[in-house]
Amino acid sequence: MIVEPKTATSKVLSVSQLCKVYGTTVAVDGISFEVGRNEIVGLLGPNGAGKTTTINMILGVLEPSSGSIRIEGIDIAKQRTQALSRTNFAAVYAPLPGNLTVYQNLRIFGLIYAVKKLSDRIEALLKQFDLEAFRNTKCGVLSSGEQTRVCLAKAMLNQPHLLLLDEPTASLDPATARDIRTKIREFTARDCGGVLWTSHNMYEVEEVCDRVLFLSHGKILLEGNPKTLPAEHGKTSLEELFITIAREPLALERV
Ligand SMILES: Nc1ncnc2c1ncn2[C@@H]1O[C@H](COP(=O)(O)OP(=O)(O)OP(=O)(O)O)[C@@H](O)[C@H]1O
Repeated sequence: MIVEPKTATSKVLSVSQLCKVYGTTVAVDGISFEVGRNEIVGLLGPNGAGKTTTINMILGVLEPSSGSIRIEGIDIAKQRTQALSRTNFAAVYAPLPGNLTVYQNLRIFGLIYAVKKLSDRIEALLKQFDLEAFRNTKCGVLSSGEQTRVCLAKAMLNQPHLLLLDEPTASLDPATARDIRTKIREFTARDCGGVLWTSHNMYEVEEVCDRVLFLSHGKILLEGNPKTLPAEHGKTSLEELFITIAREPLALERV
């Protein structure tokens, strides 16, 4: 009997001793972490800490210098297509082609992902992300908030079990950002997926993430519940803790 990897592990993502080196720059320095089912994990850290490099390795866009990445137990170095078919991604710096309509974009990505019953899936996503009125609008003329909703709809097309979100609410107004957070929360509550979320907005991280990882100079310095972690390290807020780590990572060891 074939055991579906989905049922064989409670982790949607397992990263072990992951490294990425560029010449003399160690962008990611031996990090290990997991993302569980129905869990939202925040990947935090100052500019240049290694967040995007980590995400790009998990997406298979960058090859690790060493270490391993498993998605639902499947090693992406060995069974890349199978592992990545369970993953999707949204980021403000990766907008969809602006000369195609919302519908055309969803259709093309759906074909690339080989989504079954694609027309039905697109209709459901247009409804879920309040995009029905924009189905024939070119993505390039949509507002930032509308484009983010299309990017998220695209990211949900293949019903991913691992969703990577790189600053999904950057440049959104507070009401739209809250709406997006609610939709991501619904995704983790309803389906069997997990989310790796990067953001520089500590208020948002505290509200949405079940667990956070603090990266600094390519290493994980801290890990824990964003609501309790600041007090554990003598800080009053996640933002204060973030600033301490960004400015003076070694100071934490003295707390
Ligand atoms: N292609 C590359 N060649 C050389 N160095 C690189 C390359 N890509 C990233 N780096 C370096 O690796 C480090 C980590 O970069 P990365 O983009 O992962 O950081 P980040 O945490 O995502 O930062 P930000 O919050 O600014 O987006 C940085 O020092 C960066 O300069």
